[in-house]
Amino acid sequence: MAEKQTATTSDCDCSGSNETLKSADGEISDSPKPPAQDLKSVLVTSVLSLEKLDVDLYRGTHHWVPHTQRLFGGQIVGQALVAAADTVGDSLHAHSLHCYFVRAGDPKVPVLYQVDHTRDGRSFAVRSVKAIQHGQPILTCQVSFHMVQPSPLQHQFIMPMVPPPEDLLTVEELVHLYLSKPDLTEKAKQGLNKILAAEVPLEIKPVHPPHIYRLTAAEPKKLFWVRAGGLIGEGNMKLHRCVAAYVSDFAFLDTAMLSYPNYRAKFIASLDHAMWFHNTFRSDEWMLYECESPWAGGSRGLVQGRLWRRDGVLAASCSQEGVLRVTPVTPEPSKL
Ligand SMILES: CCCCCC/C=C\CCCCCCCC(=O)SCCNC(=O)CCNC(=O)[C@H](O)C(C)(C)COP(=O)(O)OP(=O)(O)OC[C@H]1O[C@@H](n2cnc3c(N)ncnc32)[C@H](O)[C@@H]1OP(=O)(O)O
Repeated sequence: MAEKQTATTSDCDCSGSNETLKSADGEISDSPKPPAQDLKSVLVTSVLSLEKLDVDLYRGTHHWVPHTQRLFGGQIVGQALVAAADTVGDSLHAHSLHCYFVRAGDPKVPVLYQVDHTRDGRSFAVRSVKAIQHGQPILTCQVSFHMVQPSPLQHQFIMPMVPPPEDLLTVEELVHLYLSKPDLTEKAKQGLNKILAAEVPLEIKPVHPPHIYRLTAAEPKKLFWVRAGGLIGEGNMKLHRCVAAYVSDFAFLDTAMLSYPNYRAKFIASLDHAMWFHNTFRSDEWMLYECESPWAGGSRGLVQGRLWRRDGVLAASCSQEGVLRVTPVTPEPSKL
């Protein structure tokens, strides 16, 4: 075994690479404003800081685990991307990844990441990553990397017009507001307190917060501002993509449930996840996550998402299918 070392893209200062903060039309953007929070993000210090055990072999540990007690898919994808990115040169940047979650991740043990060098070409390189626990794969992931190349072909959708994050409340602030309401059921209070107790390393500001007393069928669409909790810093473009992979699986699949307030999820889990990275961005700055579900059926649902920089540049696109096994609920007057 090679000497153990911390192998994470956080060690790689890509500020010298030829990828700069450019807008979709190629203009250099204003220098990014420093994030409000100045403590290093736990995503850098722990979640996405993998231990290098040997050539192409890494180990990752966990931070926040969802109430389902299976590992958070975004964490596994983010860590797989850290491992893959560590095996390519600094001039190559992930432009897409395609994953299958084949088994539930066990929060009691670390995850091993084994990287296979599928192909190294002149402009592109492809890596296959297997995430392993108890000797079996829990995730398979293909990541394709590309060198920065100019192109006259450039277009993108327009970012939806929404209030800026400064005008909106965080999930925690919303929960405190809901908790201050009279006649909350004990069950609702417990649910809200669980949200407060969860140590999710993200800050989230929903654009249309759910109404606590009124659960109506809505279009399967949602928008929220999101950024890493804590500082990541501007000099590491590779790491920002790994953080975005983490972010992109959070509160994504439940978009497919928004039209069915009379059903609750008995079993919900992402089956696959794909991402395409279009532009540079900072994941410790507010990004707008636009999520929608074009289809649900056969106990599955499809969701699609776009991560926007707040200056309107499309940073990344995501797609995911998940299993949705539901059970009917009887609506209560004061049910969250
Ligand atoms: C806007 C801001 C909002 C803020 C608030 C947001 C709040 C919270 C956000 C939380 C976000 C959490 C996001 C979580 C998303 C994820 O991370 S999901 C985790 C990643 N994905 C996975 O872990 C999936 C891994 N893959 C698998 O586990 C397997 O592939 C599979 C289980 C999907 C495969 O299924 P299957 O082939 O059926 O496996 P089995 O082993 O046979 O069965 C498993 C259990 O399912 C039961 N089952 C099987 N078939 C059926 C059926 N037809 N009907 C009903 N039930 C079925 C089977 O009996 C097993 O049950 P038990 O385990 O035995 O109970």
